[in-house]
Amino acid sequence: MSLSPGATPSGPASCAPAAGHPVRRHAHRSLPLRVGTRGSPLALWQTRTFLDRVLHVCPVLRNAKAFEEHVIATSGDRIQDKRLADIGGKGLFAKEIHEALLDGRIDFAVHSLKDLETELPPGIVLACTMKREDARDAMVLGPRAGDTDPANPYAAIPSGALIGTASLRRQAQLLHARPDLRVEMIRGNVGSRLSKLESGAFDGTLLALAGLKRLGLERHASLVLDAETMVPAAGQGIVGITVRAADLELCELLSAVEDREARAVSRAERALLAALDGSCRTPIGGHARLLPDGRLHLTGLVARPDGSFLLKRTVAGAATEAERLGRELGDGLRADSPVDIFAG
Ligand SMILES: NCc1[nH]cc(CCC(=O)O)c1CC(=O)O
Repeated sequence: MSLSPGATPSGPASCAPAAGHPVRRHAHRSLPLRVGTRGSPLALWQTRTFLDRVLHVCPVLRNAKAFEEHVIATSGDRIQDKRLADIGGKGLFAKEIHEALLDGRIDFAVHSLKDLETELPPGIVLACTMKREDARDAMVLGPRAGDTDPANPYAAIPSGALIGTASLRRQAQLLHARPDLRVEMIRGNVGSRLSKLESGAFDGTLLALAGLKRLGLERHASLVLDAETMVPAAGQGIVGITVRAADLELCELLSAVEDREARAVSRAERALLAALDGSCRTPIGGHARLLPDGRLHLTGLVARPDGSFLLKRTVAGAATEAERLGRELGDGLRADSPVDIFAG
């Protein structure tokens, strides 16, 4: 089976490699292509949606059983009762998947970009970033919730309410705005968090709207917090695909699904995160968007977990300079924050 553009019977240009990539017309490989994924309902939804997109742009793959799903349990999935910050932070959702890729047990892998470390292991590259789903955070409130107020995003949260989240970024921003609230650790997948809320163990929880939407659970969102009120995590709402850097043929194929806007904003957000070089206990937010004039608008945030310090800044510049914008904003935020925030 050749995956090169010339082999596509109906001949759409959609399998064409990104500019600058060499076209290897005689490359052949056997199918199925093995895709690595985590096993949560959200991860499986993202993986299957990505495969559908690939089939859509690459009809040649529709003729065979093109893909084989390999569910890989990661350390992040196995350890459910601790904060990620306490067990080694990021990378824990990807470590075993990277190993499978480097060992050749899978050909590519589908990730939530926000769970992917900024510096990938040598030999692994981000082949493509899919179009971003809504990057905002949502608050899901239990039965004690008050009325919502457009002028005050947090008005519906009852005074002194207990909010469950495992994200220090969400905790810090929430406590900064509402020091009366109490925050407790809650992990687990989206479904199990919602049932804990229904059972009354918490008054509310914060989740990525993207996950709720993908799982058809958006109706549970009591409040959607705009990105200025609650700065999302770098990469939130974006699905990213990793491949072996040496697998040029697959890099080429997958680049057909690349969303340029998602790539530009994720470059800026991930460069910001890398420049801040926070420990996994540092609440950090990063959110970029493309303006209609083609410039890129980037907001970065650093805080203390208890919300007693919070620094948020926004810059704008050429989208072609996404990485530099991210790095400079990150360096500036770091320079103007207390040093102990970044200490291990
Ligand atoms: N850390 C878990 C995780 N990783 C990606 C998402 C949501 C989907 C996305 O951001 O694309 C979630 C759940 C959440 O934060 O509520």
